[in-house]
Amino acid sequence: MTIAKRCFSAPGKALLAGGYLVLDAENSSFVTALSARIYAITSSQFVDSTLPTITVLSPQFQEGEWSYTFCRSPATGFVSVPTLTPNRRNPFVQSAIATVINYLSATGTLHTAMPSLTITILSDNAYHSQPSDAVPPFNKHLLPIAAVPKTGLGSSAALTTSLVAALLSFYGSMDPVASEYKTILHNLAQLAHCNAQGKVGSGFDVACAVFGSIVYRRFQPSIISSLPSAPTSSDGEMEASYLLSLKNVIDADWNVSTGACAVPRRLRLLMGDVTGGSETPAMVQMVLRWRKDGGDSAAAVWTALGKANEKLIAAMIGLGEQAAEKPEEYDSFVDEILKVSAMGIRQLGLSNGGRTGELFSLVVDAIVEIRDNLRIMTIRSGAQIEPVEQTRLLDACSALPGVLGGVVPGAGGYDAVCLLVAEAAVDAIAQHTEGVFEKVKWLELREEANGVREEDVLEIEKFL
Ligand SMILES: Nc1ncnc2c1ncn2[C@@H]1O[C@H](COP(=O)(O)OP(=O)(O)O)[C@@H](O)[C@H]1O
Ligand SMILES: C[C@@](O)(CCOP(=O)(O)OP(=O)(O)O)CC(=O)O
Repeated sequence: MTIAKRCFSAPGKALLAGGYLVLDAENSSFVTALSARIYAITSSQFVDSTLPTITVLSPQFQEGEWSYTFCRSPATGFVSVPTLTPNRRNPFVQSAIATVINYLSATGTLHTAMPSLTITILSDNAYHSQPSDAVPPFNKHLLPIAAVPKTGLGSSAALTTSLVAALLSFYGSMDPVASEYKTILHNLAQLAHCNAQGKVGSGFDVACAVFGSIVYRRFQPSIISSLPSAPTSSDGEMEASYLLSLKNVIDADWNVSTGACAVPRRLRLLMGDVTGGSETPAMVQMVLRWRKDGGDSAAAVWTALGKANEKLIAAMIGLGEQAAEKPEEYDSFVDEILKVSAMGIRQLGLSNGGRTGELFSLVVDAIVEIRDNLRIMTIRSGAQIEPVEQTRLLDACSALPGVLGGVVPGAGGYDAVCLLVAEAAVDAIAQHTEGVFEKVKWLELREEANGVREEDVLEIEKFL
């Protein structure tokens, strides 16, 4: 019997506000989902086998094939997932499979007769550096995945989320993208992602892959760190206790905030790739050391940055409401901002009166305050969050008509810049290619607020 193919996809991310502060559960961050997605397509022939296999194919990369089998303890239900391709490692794939299968076993929803499954992964070109602009969709690389330079959109989070969704739908017979199952999907993807990374991060990238553009507040790290590691030798007591803890952790209320917050219509996120690259973990270490040792002055900057982040979030939510509720006022203001720079937009907003104008000037102010505080953190912590080269570029961008402002997304550094602009100003912005603009390449990416979703398999497979 052939089982119908299904395809699930999850988006990449840009953390516009909340870098570093989002590591504390009390702070809100604003993370936008991007149009770049990773797709997981399931296909299977039902063969009732005692030794089922899961094969994950990633045909865009050399050696992109990882196979696993299942060994299920009849006594406890614990499932180990030994690899059948021992010379290749993909910790995210292995962790997603082991986490989902054991959760389904722990909840009694894993069928005893398991069919083998093949999952094909496709990732949009924006996730990896491409040799030229004219490559076909889902371009193939001549190297293994780990050797292809990444662009920093959160490929592992999107991969893990789409895989977890595909596995839940296939082996758990649930609709993982239905709102009632999204929290389970989120918790499983966070756990699998943390285990594969070997650390508990803030989880903003996985939350965005699941829920899309959101205001994110994290879970307590102890939710994940308190879970014992999966047993590696067959010890019935440890297996039973692991499964019970796994079920309890996934079904618990993690108390994450994931309220929707998108870029309002007629505005656009413009992402610029800046040749360079930064090491997030090293920067996080420097910032957290400064925060810990920096006493009241560090705390004051941390608090001021948190307030500026909140201000941006509130203004973005407010603008979204204005765009829907006062469309005429909103549209006529957007027409005006096409002619002026960030500071001009601020002035216009204050003098023009009206709630829309006020909100636009708040957005400009908030971005200025965020950048001011990030620059202080840069100097005091020594981590190159907004280095001078990026300051010059962001200042030059903010002086162009139709630009509300720009930030270094996420941990900052030499990776990228992210501008908030009027949609109609994009072409004119891209005309600037000299001086500080020489180093920036504006990406085809845009914000797309959706998180994980099911796709039409035929639409995706036509590119294969
Ligand atoms: N298209 C893909 N196919 C298979 N594995 C992938 C794919 N994209 C990402 N991965 C997995 O995620 C890893 C990259 O994760 P990581 O270094 O954390 O980068 P990122 O910051 O983009 O998440 C890859 O080495 C691979 O294990
Ligand atoms: C510092 C952080 O708060 C944000 C880092 O954001 P990036 O978008 O820079 O992340 P990577 O893709 O992992 O490099 C760390 C965190 O929240 O985990």
